[in-house]
Amino acid sequence: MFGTRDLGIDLGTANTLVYARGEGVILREPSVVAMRTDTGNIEAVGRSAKNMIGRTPGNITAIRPMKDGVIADFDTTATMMEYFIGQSVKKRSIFSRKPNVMVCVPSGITAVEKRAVEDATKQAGAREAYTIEEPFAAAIGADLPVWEPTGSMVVDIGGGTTEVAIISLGGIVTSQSIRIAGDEMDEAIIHYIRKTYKVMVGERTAEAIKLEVGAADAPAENEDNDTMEIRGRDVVTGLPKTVTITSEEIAGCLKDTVSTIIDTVKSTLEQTPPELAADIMDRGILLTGGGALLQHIDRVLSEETNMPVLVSEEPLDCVALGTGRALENIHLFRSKAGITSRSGRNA
Ligand SMILES: Nc1ncnc2c1ncn2[C@@H]1O[C@H](COP(=O)(O)OP(=O)(O)OP(=O)(O)O)[C@@H](O)[C@H]1O
Repeated sequence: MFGTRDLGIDLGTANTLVYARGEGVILREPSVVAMRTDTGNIEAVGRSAKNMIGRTPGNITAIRPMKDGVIADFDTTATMMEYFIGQSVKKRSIFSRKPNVMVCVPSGITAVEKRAVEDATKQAGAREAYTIEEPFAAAIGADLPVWEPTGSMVVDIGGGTTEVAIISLGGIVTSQSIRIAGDEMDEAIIHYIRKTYKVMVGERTAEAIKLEVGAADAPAENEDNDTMEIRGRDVVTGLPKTVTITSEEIAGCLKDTVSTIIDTVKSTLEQTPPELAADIMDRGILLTGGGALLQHIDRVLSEETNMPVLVSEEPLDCVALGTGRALENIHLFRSKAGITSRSGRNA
């Protein structure tokens, strides 16, 4: 029933990754579509569309169709997925069948939101659409012992959502999903630079600042306070202006977002049965998602929870890897961890 072209998709707010059965992660593209406003035609999808954000002429708009981990624009999401599936499926034969596709969804998603993902997946060309909860996929991707009677804790900080989950015996024991993650950090940076320097920067620049000098905590005495020169538009004169910002400043402006994430981890730990909490104390909390790469996030989380914190090996690939592995072992997963399917034939 399952063939070599079946795909696992991490349909993220910031990035979409595709895992092909037997091959691993074969596509990593930003979840962005550039469209002509007059004709509705697609101009670009993925990386080339992301490069257009904030730089489009009046008749082209660059859209991020996913927001806060869920579909904000159904048709554009389906078009984007169709493009990515088309890129991923090897056209070995014109008679070959459509792929089965497993897509990960945030654990806090509503039934309506989940249904939209399944429908978009089928509209994009899937034979059968499955969904798997994101933190469970992340745990599989990070090789955590998800089937054992032992507690594993995953904190997945993405673009739109942060997912915190405790997993044991093939299921999610307790989880929390908040719609606060990398995008909020970018917004906080935009806000800070406008307020402090009276300079406007776009979301792409804000993200670049976060990647280069962003940190969850101010540098310690023995660490460098990195600096970065940034260009934006002076809100008073309207002219381009260059300012230099430091890692310490960015750590300050990311404080609220980081605190919200830490509070969510703490409150999930409070809801964790004591035996599982003891397991997590021994083995530590696993950080995944692009936000896990924020400098010092592991240190701050560890200090605040008194738990060991580890960053997964490939934080950006972890969910896609787990989604693909779940699809390869669908017989093990069928009734577990909120995996549901909708057959294209019943649609
Ligand atoms: N080195 C880094 N430091 C800080 N943040 C980073 C770094 N690299 C990537 N990110 C951020 O990680 C986020 C993307 O992560 P990821 O691809 O895991 O999210 P996603 O799966 O698309 O989103 P979601 O899971 O919310 O739907 C973006 O906000 C990006 O700016």
